[in-house]
Amino acid sequence: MALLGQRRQNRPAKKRVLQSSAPASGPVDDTRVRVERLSHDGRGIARHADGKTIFIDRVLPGESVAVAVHHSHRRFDEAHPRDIADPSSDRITPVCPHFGVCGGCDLQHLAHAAQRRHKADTLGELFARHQMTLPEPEILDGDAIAYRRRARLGVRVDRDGQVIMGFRKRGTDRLFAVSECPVLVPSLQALLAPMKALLDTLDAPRHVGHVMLVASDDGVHLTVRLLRAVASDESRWQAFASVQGLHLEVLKGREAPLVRETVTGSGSGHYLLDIGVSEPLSIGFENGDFLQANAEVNQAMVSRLLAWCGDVKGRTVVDFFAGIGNFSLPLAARGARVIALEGQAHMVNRLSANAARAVPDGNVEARQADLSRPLTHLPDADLAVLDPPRAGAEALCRQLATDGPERIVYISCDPATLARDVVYLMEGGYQLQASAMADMFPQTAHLESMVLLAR
Ligand SMILES: C[S@@+](CC[C@H](N)C(=O)[O-])C[C@H]1O[C@@H](n2cnc3c(N)ncnc32)[C@H](O)[C@@H]1O
Repeated sequence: MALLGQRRQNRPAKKRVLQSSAPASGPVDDTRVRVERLSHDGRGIARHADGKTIFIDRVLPGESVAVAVHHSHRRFDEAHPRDIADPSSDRITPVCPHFGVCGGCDLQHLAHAAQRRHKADTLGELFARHQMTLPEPEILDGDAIAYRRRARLGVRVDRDGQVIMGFRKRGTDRLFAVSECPVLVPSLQALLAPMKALLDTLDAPRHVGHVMLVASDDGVHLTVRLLRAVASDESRWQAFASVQGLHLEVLKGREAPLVRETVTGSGSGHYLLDIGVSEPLSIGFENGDFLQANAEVNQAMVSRLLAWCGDVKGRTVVDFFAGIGNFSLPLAARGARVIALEGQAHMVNRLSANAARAVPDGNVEARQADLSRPLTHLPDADLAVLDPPRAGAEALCRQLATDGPERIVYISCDPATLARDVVYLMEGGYQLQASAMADMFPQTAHLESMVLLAR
């Protein structure tokens, strides 16, 4: 019998598996159930003998599972697996010792190729539910582990005075101590142990709220949130940043506005995008700006966008939800006139500064706009690019359905809201031309997707 939670990557698990990483917290249901399929959030779906649906963590289709129900609802139960017979041939041993406890990853027990298949199928199914046929998605892929370039770790001191630095436990807002995180890029993984050792030496670790790490093309940026400034500890952070070669910022205070201080290095960073011309494009960011979490897959999305858009020279593109210009600037560098709309003033300013520096001949106009409501004036354009947050872009898509340009590229981090919004666009006369599934968050059920629509 094999125990999950031990480190061995990409090896099929042995015959019978005891799920020990999350203790059963509910009444034990001794009847075995057969897992029918995976839900969109990565849980196994099975049925009790009376037909009631059960969602089960960390199981795979075809597996026969004894379950412990931890939450019972009127129409479905939620359960942990107690014992798995006939493990799926797609089952592998999770790469992280925290799998099952950590709220971050939910698919580490599934081979990466099968994760991608599941996500591409999920995308197609969500469209099929709305009677739409999605063109076969192209898979945009990168490394299965060591891909994540940003992380925020909470810090607290427990009742025994022990410092906990970590992520939230699955399904709770409680922190657990993270000793390693294999999905982080190596430069961030390497900082976890020394950062914890530093926290253990501080005079007042309880005044540290969290730490943020971002790995970019100019090194690692560390931001420390200090609820109260303690001079001796600030010196320790500074010495730590110097030894580790980090850019360090501190954010001080309990309530907004927080005081931001650059302690060592630069308060702003940049990442590079290859846009198919000789020089890569440099996109500047600061702490608090939105940054796509996976550099490799982000590059693949930018390249896919440019390929779908074709020759944009002299064309007008509206980039909705533009952030700091991740899509606006490559399009501008290819000769488009870009109108970039974004809700956060600090990112609008950053986008303008990025455009002035990186695309000096470009024609980029960045404006602040609240895109959760219909715009009083939809800019005239040849092409629209949308990359909304998880809530999607319902109001905007209703408006684009009647007054939108010839082509639209919709990039989404929630396929359910994407499918909902595409219904409006198709009712307005658009047709699906191409799709892509971008595996931005391997080892999790989250997926990024892109669709190209044309009138
Ligand atoms: C998924 S991010 C994409 C940013 C950018 N396209 C990129 O690739 O880095 C979504 C962006 O939408 C912005 N946003 C969220 N809600 C908004 C709203 N109601 N109106 C305008 N922008 C909004 C966020 O600030 C964020 O920059």
